Amino acid sequence: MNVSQYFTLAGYDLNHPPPLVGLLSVGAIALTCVVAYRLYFHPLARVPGPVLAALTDYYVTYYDLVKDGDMVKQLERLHHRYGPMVRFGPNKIHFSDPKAFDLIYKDPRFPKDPWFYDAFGAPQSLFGCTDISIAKERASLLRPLFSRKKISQLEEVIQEVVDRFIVALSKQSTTQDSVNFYRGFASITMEIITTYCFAETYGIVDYPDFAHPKLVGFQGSNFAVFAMQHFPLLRFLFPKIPLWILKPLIPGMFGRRQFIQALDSQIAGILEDPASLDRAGHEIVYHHLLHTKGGEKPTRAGLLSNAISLTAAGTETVANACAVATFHVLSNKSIKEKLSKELLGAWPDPGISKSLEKLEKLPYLTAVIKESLRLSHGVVTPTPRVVTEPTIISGVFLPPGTIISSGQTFTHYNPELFPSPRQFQPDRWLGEGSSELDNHLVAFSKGQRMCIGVNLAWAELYLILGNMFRKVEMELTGTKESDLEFRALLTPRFRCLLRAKITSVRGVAASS
Ligand code: HEM
Repeated sequence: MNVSQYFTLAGYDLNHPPPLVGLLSVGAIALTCVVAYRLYFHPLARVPGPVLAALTDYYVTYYDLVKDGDMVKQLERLHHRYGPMVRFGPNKIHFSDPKAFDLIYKDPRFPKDPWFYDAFGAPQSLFGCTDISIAKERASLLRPLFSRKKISQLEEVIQEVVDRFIVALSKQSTTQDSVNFYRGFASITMEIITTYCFAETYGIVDYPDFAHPKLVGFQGSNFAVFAMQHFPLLRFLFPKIPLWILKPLIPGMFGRRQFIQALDSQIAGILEDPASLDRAGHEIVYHHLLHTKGGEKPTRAGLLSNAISLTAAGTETVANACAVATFHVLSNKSIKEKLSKELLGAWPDPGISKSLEKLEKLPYLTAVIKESLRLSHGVVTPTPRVVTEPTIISGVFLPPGTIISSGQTFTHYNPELFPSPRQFQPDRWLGEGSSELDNHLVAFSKGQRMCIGVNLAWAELYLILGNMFRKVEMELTGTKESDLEFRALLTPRFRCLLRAKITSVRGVAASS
């Protein structure tokens, strides 16, 4: 019996198929064609990787959302199985080889992938901009505020927040059995960013238990961004959902909105009366963003977009590096002793501030910071770039439209560059030839789209960690190395809190 006889017997008139059957048949044929194309005829068909990933981008959705930020771990498993180049989506290739990292991120022909970056809802900011020439223009406006020279001039702004952080730790040591350092570090880094960039101090560092609503709201939002990436319809629905529905679903939503409103009302005030900038107390981002020579005109939405993304980019990243440093220094006696000895020698009286310039000259503190940046990675989700013209990487032809990436964790965990890569070993940055390793510390990425806040971040790390390890004696309370396992939601989100008990604080006036 042939197929048409079968359908006739089953009661179907093939000359007049019911609409549903027709639709289903067309769907099935289209699906078969897509499957066959992606598996056998796609230009990337020969790149190794799981069949399911070659068929659908929902492979990544599953690991990002259902497995709760597990895609980086899954990429590790895939590279272990398939080698240094893996196809992990129909048109997505990930490379584990550190040489590919340089090729991808230093080459201006590979712009940021809009599918990934648009979900952050900040296309008018530098971070969210996917056009290379517009990004260059935006970066040139912001760069002067983040130069090494400007940071030295504004060092006091950072030091003042650090001093308040030490006082807050001292106060918490008398009221709490242990301090939540995960939120503590995010409090100080958020306060530094808002003070440095906008001359706005919200008292985040001084808030009880480091649980300021503006911070809590800001920290909880990356999962929602990833949901919007995978289901773009949510980008339109999300802003329309009333607050009373979102509030129980997204803890801290209210604080986040409050924070954004505070930034927005400052911007509205400055746009209405630009002369008010003279009263800011020090140079801030709006001195630069408002005074464009040609190019894009500043808008309220554009300024807000930059303000939000600067805060987001500068809060979690620096805080994570501080958390990694604190965990490893406190859990390793010999590292703690070496660091304490160096700080004590260079800084006999903790009651007098130590300048950034002097802290930068301390080799062991520098090595601790480098190792903390290496193991906190900066960004852990591989940041995607688009191939815009036919290209060959690692011997494989990549057609335009291919999405390429190489996660920072893959360079930082490379055992040939960093033997025993998962171990915290500051000494690896001190031996002969170790300066060559600097090239493989990619926490700030590389190329034109690398971190614009790199100098500010280094200054914060020296001042926060230098002051804290010189002035505060503490011990971990129950935090284990496995607690630093992370969910990859752009930045690493540690699965557990870092808690420590403070036993004494030096160099803080009793009345503070
Ligand atoms: C330890 C601290 C930090 C690390 C490890 C870090 C890391 C990174 C990385 C890896 C990128 C590239 C992301 C991508 O390719 O999409 C980036 C971009 C960026 N970072 Fe940072 N960052 C840090 C601190 C800061 C601070 C303090 C600021 C605030 C000024 C900042 C502002 C930015 C901005 C605006 C971008 C976007 C640049 C562009 O797209 O051209 N970051 N950062």
